[in-house]
Amino acid sequence: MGSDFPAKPKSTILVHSTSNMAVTKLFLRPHSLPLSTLPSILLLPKISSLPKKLTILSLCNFTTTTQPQISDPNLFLYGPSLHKGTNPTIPQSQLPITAFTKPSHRLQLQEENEEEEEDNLINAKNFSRVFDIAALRVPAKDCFALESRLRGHLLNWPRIHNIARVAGDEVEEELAELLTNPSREADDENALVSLNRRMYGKSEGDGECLSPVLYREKLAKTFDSRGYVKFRNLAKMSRPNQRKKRRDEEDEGSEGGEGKKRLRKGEFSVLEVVDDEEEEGEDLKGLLGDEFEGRKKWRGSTRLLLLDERCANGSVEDLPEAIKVAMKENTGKSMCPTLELVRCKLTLFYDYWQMNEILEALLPEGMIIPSAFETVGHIVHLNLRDEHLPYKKLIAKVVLDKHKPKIQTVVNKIDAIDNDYRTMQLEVLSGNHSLVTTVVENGLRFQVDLAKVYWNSRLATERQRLLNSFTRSDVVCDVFSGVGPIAMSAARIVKRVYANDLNPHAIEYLERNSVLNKLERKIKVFNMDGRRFINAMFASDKAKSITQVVMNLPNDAAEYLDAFRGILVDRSMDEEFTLPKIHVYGFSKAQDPEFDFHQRIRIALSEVAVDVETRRVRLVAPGKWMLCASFILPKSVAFAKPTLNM
Ligand SMILES: C[S@@+](CC[C@H](N)C(=O)[O-])C[C@H]1O[C@@H](n2cnc3c(N)ncnc32)[C@H](O)[C@@H]1O
Repeated sequence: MGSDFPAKPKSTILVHSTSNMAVTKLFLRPHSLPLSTLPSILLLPKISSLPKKLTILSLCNFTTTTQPQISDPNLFLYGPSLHKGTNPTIPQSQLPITAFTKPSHRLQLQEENEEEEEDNLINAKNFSRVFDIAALRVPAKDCFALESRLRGHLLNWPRIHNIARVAGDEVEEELAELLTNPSREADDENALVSLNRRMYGKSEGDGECLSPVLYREKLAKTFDSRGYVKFRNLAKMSRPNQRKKRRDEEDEGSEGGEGKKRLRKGEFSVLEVVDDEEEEGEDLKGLLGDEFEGRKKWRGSTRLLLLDERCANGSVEDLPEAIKVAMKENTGKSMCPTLELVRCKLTLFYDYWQMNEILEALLPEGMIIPSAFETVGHIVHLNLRDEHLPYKKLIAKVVLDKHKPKIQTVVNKIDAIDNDYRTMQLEVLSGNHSLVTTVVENGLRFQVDLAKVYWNSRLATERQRLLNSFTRSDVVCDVFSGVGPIAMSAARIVKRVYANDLNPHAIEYLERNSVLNKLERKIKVFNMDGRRFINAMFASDKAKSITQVVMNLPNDAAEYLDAFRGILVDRSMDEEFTLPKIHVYGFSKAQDPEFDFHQRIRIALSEVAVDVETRRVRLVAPGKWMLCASFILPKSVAFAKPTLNM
């Protein structure tokens, strides 16, 4: 079992240097969680190696009150896990397509090489696991009733439906009736065989397949002579339904032989029935007594009810009482028992496993599994720790595989944001290299280029909160607007918005976004320094109308408040003025962040008596708060002698 596990690359990393980049290639070694290290209570004995009665008892205890005490939850062995099952050697063609997706077109040779290397980073085959499962084959019409009756005994694995279908489980009603009706066919075994052959399109003598037309004609003749009038669905029967046709085609195309099928995109599991009819017949005989001997198999449309994994290797006698009772009841009623215990193989592929399961198997033991990341449109933005950097491409590939198709690109932040435009230094680790994406927030669409402009989806709630305080009569000045998440959302509510940003790219996107959202008539856009913008706005005839000012540049916005000193000094004190409400954002690492931020505001305004409402927005780093302070611009500040020379 151990050798089935994918890589723990700790001791086996080779770094190949290509012309201008280093590629980390990971070689697989057995997973470092051998079963021998598990507490013996968790190692369920192979059922076949124990007396059957004893097995059932010990397994029952396991599920009820006496759950084993496990210090490490990873060691709990119930449910699907990469630490369980067997790794089949399966043909490449049957592997999920998504694990080997090749880009449709490539721009440059270098990019081509990178992508190939990216594709080869993970060998999806190592993540296939085959599990032995027992199932009840039940009549299709009864499957839902039986499912709810036996619920506690069915397979309860994430994303695996416990009512399963396999090829050939659909039989036309009329044919089923004919096949199972003892008064018509029971005595005539040959007739049954013959009919069966025709049902599957075989001619009488040579076993050759008939063409669909011949097959239909032959059936028509047969049923004509035997009461065609009763056969209402002949037309439908002669044209197999689309779903069945597709299934049959898949079966034909498969390389794995009968019963196996080629996986379609998005499929992450395959169920196959393992034939053991004789053995099962013997089992039923043991359970139901000698009467069972000689009974015929029930034929008709069926479904499989997947049984709890603890029933996997047992015989009928070992099944939980509820299942045995259902089987007994059913056998008592007719000569043909309709419930049948079958053995199955359930294969789970790379696409089945969760991101953290794959990463846990791939990364060195004890390493924190990166799980939190931010999404901006089609881009996942990681913030990897130093210890993750040697595995950054591998981590990114798993993140991409697990979030496709919504996510197309995975990037990592290289440096702290420390430039004027607050843009991030990003490294594309996986997927396509386009950093231009579209984000939908509060029902608005924003195009952004993460390489050139600032965007932070985490502020969506805060932006919404701020907007809730705006009304239809407001006129808003957004001093540091970026691509316009506040300005545009405000424009939907308020009378007018004046939006400004120093970054010309941000302004370009803001203009584009306002057109995209049909808000261009409500927003006027400026591209200048924040202080100059404040000055220009309040020096103009717009000054009187402005009711709200938003200053979202948390690093330094408080210091820009000095621009408000003396902003109305040229106006007469007697003029009617509604002074604007200012919302300014800032960071603080102080013990009392509110007090600290309030102090900064007072200093910038050179005014002590400022009545400020301060709120904590979010913790951006341990001990570092982002805050929002809101206050009405004091008259004493607006009409003060200006300290700035603009
Ligand atoms: C933290 S971002 C906020 C953007 C936007 N409010 C948002 O929520 O996405 C700050 C913005 O201020 C802009 N900026 C930085 N310095 C500036 C300045 N001196 N004057 C005007 N804008 C500036 C940056 O380009 C950036 O877009």
